[in-house]
Amino acid sequence: MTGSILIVDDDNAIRTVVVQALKREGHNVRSAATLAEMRRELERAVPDVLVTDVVLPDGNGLDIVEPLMERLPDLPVIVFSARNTLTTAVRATEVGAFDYLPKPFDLNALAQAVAGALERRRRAPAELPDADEATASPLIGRSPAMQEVYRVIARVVSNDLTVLISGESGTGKELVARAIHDLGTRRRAPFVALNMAAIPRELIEAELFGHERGAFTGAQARVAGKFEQAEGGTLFLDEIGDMPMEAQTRLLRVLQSGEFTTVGGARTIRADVRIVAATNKDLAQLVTANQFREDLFYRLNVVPVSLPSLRERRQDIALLAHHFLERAAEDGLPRKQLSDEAIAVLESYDWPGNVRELENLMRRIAALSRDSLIGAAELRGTLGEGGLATAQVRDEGIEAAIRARLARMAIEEPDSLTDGSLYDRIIGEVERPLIEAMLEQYGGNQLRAAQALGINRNTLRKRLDHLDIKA
Ligand SMILES: Nc1ncnc2c1ncn2[C@@H]1O[C@H](COP(=O)(O)OP(=O)(O)OP(=O)(O)O)[C@@H](O)[C@H]1O
Repeated sequence: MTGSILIVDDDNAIRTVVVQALKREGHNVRSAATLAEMRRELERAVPDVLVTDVVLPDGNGLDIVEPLMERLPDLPVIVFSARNTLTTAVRATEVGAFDYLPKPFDLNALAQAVAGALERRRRAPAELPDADEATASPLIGRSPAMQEVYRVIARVVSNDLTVLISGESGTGKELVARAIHDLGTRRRAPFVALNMAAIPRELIEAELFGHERGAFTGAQARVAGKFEQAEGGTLFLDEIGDMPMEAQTRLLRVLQSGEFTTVGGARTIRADVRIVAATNKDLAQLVTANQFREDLFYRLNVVPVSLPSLRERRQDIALLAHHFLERAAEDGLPRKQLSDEAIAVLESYDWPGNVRELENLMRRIAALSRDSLIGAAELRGTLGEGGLATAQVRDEGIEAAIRARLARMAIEEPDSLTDGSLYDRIIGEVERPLIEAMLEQYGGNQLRAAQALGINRNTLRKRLDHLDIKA
């Protein structure tokens, strides 16, 4: 299908290329370089599709789209922008744009968007949420992979379609689920999360659907489940791949009928809840292995969002690192900066724990580093390292190293300070650097190291074997 297209962009090169490409597709194309020119062209003749940039010399393209939509509700507008943030993508959708393309874009993607716009030319635009509260961008990243994520989010905030987010641990699945809720029409109602991997399997159904008094041993009162708590809002089902089969069957029934029954009760309750599910497993593979219901998979996978691992979007690492250092400073930790070499170290690391690992590292650095400019050597010493660092024990002494370790645990794994494992962990971590430091001090002489430590030489040998220290 071909039609008349108006292209607005102040960049001559882009405008020329886009005009040529769309003419090749058989469209009738006009162009404008400013808002004023766009208005003049629109007065002359209303096109079938308007394609506009956001930042124009005499104003913001989005500001004109909103009033335009009121006047010409059937005109599909495609917005493209180099301001590749979630906020721009969502705002473009909110003001009524038909599609949003982050710059730089592929000409095929534009041709496809134009074809889609022409096809849906006569459809009324969907009802959209207010623009006022949707300005903060919770997700950081400008890589093409993240822009694709923003596009999908922008498409689902104004409807109730079920979303399935997949991605490795720490890639931001919960953050995306929250963004969909916070930017969407249900944002004034609750966002309720349940992690299937974090609760005993036999309690999952009661957690989801609630239970009546006496439904099982220990059920002393009626308890509302997550479906009821999320009424009118969003229910985030994390690690959905770990959901037991029976709970899967019940969930499927809710998705089909919009109703559920509490555990141990005849009570049927209507569920007005949007479902966003997440998984770090390959759900399709679980379906093949008969561990996940195929029909439920299709019910959940209406809009798939695939989050890239951090090593697949290395160009975002510096941006994220600065963001986390800034956040740490806002939380009262000392303000730190990274040297160019330090950023290069971060960019070459593989980040098995993804954004969460980067966030933890930046907080640790902010809390513990003595310099305000972090260098590459310091980062290398900290990356991927879990326990007490030998170098730190040697440089600062055991007491300072233990205090630093405790501070780090308080930030990264606060439970470990109270779960009864502390003595064994810290002693285990201290023993290695302690023995290594003593051996180093006495030039590898085990007898003198053992004397300094005040232990028998045979005990030292056993510990060396146990800790696999080559002496
Ligand atoms: N794009 C991003 N911008 C800013 N912060 C992010 C981004 N992605 C993740 N984070 C931060 O990283 C941490 C981990 O994110 P989140 O909990 O959403 O990951 P997840 O994929 O749900 O992890 P898991 O599978 O382990 O539950 C959070 O503190 C989150 O705020």
